[in-house]
Amino acid sequence: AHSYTKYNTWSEIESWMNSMATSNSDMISKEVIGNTYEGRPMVVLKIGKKSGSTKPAIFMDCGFHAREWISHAFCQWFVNEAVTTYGSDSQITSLLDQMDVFVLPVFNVDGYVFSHTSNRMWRKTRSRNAGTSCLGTDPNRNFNAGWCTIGASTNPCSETYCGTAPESEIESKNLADFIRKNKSIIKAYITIHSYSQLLLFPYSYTYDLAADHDELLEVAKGASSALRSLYGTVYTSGPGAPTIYPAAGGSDDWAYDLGVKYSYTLELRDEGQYGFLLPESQIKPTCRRTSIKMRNCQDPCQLGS
Ligand SMILES: Nc1ncc(C[C@H](C[SeH])C(=O)O)cc1Cl
Ligand SMILES: [Zn+2]
Ligand SMILES: [Zn+2]
Ligand SMILES: [Zn+2]
Ligand SMILES: [Zn+2]
Repeated sequence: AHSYTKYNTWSEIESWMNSMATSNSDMISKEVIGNTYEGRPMVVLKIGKKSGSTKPAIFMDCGFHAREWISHAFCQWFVNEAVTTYGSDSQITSLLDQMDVFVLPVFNVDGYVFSHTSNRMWRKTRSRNAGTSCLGTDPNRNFNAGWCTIGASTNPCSETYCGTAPESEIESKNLADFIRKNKSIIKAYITIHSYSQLLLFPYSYTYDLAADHDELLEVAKGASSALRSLYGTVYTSGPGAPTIYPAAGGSDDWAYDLGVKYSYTLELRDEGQYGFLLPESQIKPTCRRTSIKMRNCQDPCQLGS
C-alpha cells in the first residue's frame, strides 16, 4: 500500500494521485499533460483553494532522474503536507489562498519503473537510440538552454546524453509545452533532485551571472538559512555552474530564460554517505525539514506580484 515513508512503486503513486484528487476535490485537481515514451501518463496535481479568478502559480516537479527516489518521495510528502496543514498552518494557508501549486510528482515515469524492476541506479529516460543498444537520454540535458554545449554528451551510452535535439524526449516536450502554455501565471519553477544538499539556480550552462542573480541568491539564502536554524541541515546555495558543475540543457535554466524568474534546482539529502540509496528511514526527516524550506522560499511577497 502507499506510504509517505516508503519509496512507493509507480502503480502505488498513480493510484495515490487518483485518490488524492478524488478525496480532496476542493483543493486538488488532476491533469495528464502527456504520456511518456512507454505510454505512461505524466500527471500534474494542481493544489490550491478554488477561486473564481486565475491565481499566480508555482510549478514543482520531481523524479527527473529515476534513481533519485527521495525526490519522488518529497513531492508526495509535499502534496500531503499542503492539503493536511491548509487551514492550520498559516504559511501554507496564505500561500494556497494566493497561489496555486502545480506538482508533477513523477516526470520520468518509465525510468522510475525501470529503477524498481531492473536497475536501481538508472538515471535517464527509456527511449531507444538509433544505431545502438544503449537506451535513454538525460532529460536534464535535453532542454533548450545552451543545449549540449557543456557538461553533456553526444554519446547515447553516456549518463548525460543530451538527446538528438532540444526536447527530443517526449517527456521534456510535454513539460515544456505545459510551462509555455501557463507561463503568464507561473512565477516560480522548482525541480527536485538528489543528492548533495544544494539549492541551485541559473545558470549551469554558463559561468555568467543571471540578470536576477542577487535576488535569486537572497531568496535561496533565506530558504537555506531557515532550514539550518530549524533543523541543522546545511544546504549550499549558488548558481549551478560554480556550485555543482557546468552543464547545459537543464530545465531550471530553460525556465529562467523563458521568463520564470524564480527558478531553482533543489538537491536533497544526503551528502554522499548513502547517496541515491538513501534509506527509507530517512524519508521522514528529509521531507519534513525540506518542506519547511519550500514554505519559506515560496512566501508570495518574495515572488513578486
Ligand atoms: N541546469 C542544471 N541544474 C542542475 C543540475 C544538477 C543535476 C543534479 Se542530479 C543534474 O546533473 O542534472 C544540472 C543542470 Cl544542467
Ligand atoms: Zn505498497
Ligand atoms: Zn519499491
Ligand atoms: Zn538529478
Ligand atoms: Zn543530483
